[in-house]
Amino acid sequence: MQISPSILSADFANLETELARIANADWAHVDVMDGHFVPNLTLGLPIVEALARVSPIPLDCHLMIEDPDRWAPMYAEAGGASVTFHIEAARDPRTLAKNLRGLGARAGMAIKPNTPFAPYEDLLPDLDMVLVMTVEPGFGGQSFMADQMPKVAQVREAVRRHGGEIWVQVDGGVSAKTIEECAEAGADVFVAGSAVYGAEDAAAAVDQLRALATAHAH
Ligand SMILES: O=C(CO)[C@@H](O)[C@H](O)COP(=O)(O)O
Repeated sequence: MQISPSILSADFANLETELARIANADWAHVDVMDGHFVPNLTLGLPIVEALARVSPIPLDCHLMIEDPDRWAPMYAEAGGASVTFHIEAARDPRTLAKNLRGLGARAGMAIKPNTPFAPYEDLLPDLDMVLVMTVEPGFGGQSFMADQMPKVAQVREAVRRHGGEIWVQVDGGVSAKTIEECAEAGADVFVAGSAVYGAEDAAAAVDQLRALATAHAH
């Protein structure tokens, strides 16, 4: 059970300090938004390069951008240990995933709430992670979409059939109130922004989330 706090809820004026607050987490989730794929604009390659230099934990880059076939490999080169592209934006997801792995990154595929998983199941051999969005991508602090839990269970079942180590990540509205149902449905990597950075003690929030997820593991 791994926790990946989203820096979207961190203080962008003090990112090095904010990363130090979550040094006990497994990953730092970096939300890259381009203002086109989603109606919000956050950060890009130079910031990811800078974060990779100072982060005590590996970067889990979630690319909410158009043309990931072109851009995603550059995020692997910039220091993203895990790079996740959106299937809705990718032209050739299989080649893209292979390229990411070739650069030494874990390859992730993200799915928006209205996108079904089944048409993309055959991509699993080339993936290290499937991210099931539990909000519409674009902003932190939104309400958790419990209606995505059947999709999490569907992905988990497909991963079980396929074998190998493919993680199932959830992102959006994950908190102490919602993480248990995510874990029960089959998620094993949990992105949490406001639930971690909104807490006075972010490290304690990470530990609490991990403990809750572990207690309710699929
Ligand atoms: O990718 C996104 C939003 O698009 C997420 O990473 C959110 O930033 C998570 O924030 P909370 O919902 O946990 O506040």
